[in-house]
Amino acid sequence: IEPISMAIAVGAASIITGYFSYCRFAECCPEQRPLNATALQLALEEKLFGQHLATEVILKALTSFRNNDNPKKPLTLSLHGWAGTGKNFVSQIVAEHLHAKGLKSNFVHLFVSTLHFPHEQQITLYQDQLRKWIRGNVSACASSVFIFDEMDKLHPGVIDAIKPFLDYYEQLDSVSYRKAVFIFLSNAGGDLITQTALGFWRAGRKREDIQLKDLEPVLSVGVFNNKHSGLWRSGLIDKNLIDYFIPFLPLEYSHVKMCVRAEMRARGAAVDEDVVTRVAEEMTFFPKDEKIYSDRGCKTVQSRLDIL
Ligand SMILES: Nc1ncnc2c1ncn2[C@@H]1O[C@H](COP(=O)(O)OP(=O)(O)OP(=O)(O)O)[C@@H](O)[C@H]1O
Repeated sequence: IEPISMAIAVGAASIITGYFSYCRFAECCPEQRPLNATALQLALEEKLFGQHLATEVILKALTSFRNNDNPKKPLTLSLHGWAGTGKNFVSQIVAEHLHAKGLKSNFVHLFVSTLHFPHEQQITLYQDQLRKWIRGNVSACASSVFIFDEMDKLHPGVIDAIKPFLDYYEQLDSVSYRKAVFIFLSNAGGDLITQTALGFWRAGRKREDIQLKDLEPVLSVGVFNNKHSGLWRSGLIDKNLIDYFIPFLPLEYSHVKMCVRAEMRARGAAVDEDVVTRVAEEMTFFPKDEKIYSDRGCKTVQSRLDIL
């Protein structure tokens, strides 16, 4: 081999080696990292209780998005449901499967409405900040993940600032947003989901028979018409820029028990069924007559376990 080719080969090899050893210590943006769909499926099936629709849709949506080398738009998921049903929990699982450090990754960004966008008078400022923040982060890492929690507390119109980023543009000001993932979390639509779940229960039908088509259209229309959804009359819905509306069903007594057991195992304790029952019985259930669904889902399980 002639000396110049040799030098180029050695140089290239050391750049590649340097890059990989650098990425062992610092976090690198995983442009081409494929999604381990089997691991994601396992995590959802093992850890997320009572949410057959969310499990199925999230798995399908992420797998097809990540298997596509040339998506036409970023992936946008809107998660809806009662408090404590697993929306933040699932976002954490998804984040961990897209970026190894999960919510702690430099490429996963969590916005909380009441913390980051509290004042109604500053909507224009928030919109500017949001656009700059997203543009900067997607420029640094195309596969960035943005999670917007408490969408129902977001002032109407704020989110429309990012509409162009969610659209089918190849590039905007030299930045492509097509590989990014946007996840919206909201309690809005929780009542509609409960009504449907209750309808199935009262008709003696299985919870698992509820299909996405029973809920998704109701949800998108309900959220669009709800002034307190963060997506009220939003161009994101109008222009079909939200890929999936994902319903989180209200959790039943048996699911609360599963959460207690999971929490005990996570603490390294043996599962004590007496304690599991005591914690589950401390929770309150609705509707008033039937008492089927936990009104806080699994949210207070950890603190109740602490005081037993
Ligand atoms: N479906 C579920 N399966 C397993 N664990 C769950 C589920 N739902 C909730 N949990 C447990 O309860 C905790 C609180 O739930 P989470 O924060 O995901 O609720 P949320 O739906 O985001 O509620 P909110 O709308 O009030 O923000 C989770 O960290 C998890 O431990």
